[in-house]
Amino acid sequence: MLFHVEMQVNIPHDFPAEKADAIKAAEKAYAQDLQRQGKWVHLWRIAGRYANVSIFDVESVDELHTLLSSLPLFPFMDIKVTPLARHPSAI
Ligand SMILES: O=C(O)C[C@H]1C=CC(=O)O1
Repeated sequence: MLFHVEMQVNIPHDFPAEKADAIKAAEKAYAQDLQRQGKWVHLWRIAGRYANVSIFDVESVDELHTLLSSLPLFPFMDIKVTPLARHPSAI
């Protein structure tokens, strides 16, 4: 199952920089592991925002929720999920 996921990151300005850097490093390792597994198939920065557009390929909505809620940055994210169906004109 394919999902379009938009993640907006909102780290409070008064959050300690060292803690933020550690969370971002953990997030990068987690994201790259999921990409190597083929579950996080696209990851694009939205220009001008601390946000991304991603495509996930997972077995179920429950699996997607587990992956997203395990993101180290999850407590600082607003996430919008859109399920994708095959377009009839796609080749
Ligand atoms: O930077 C982001 O968009 C947030 C998050 C998603 C992957 C990653 O490494 O960080």
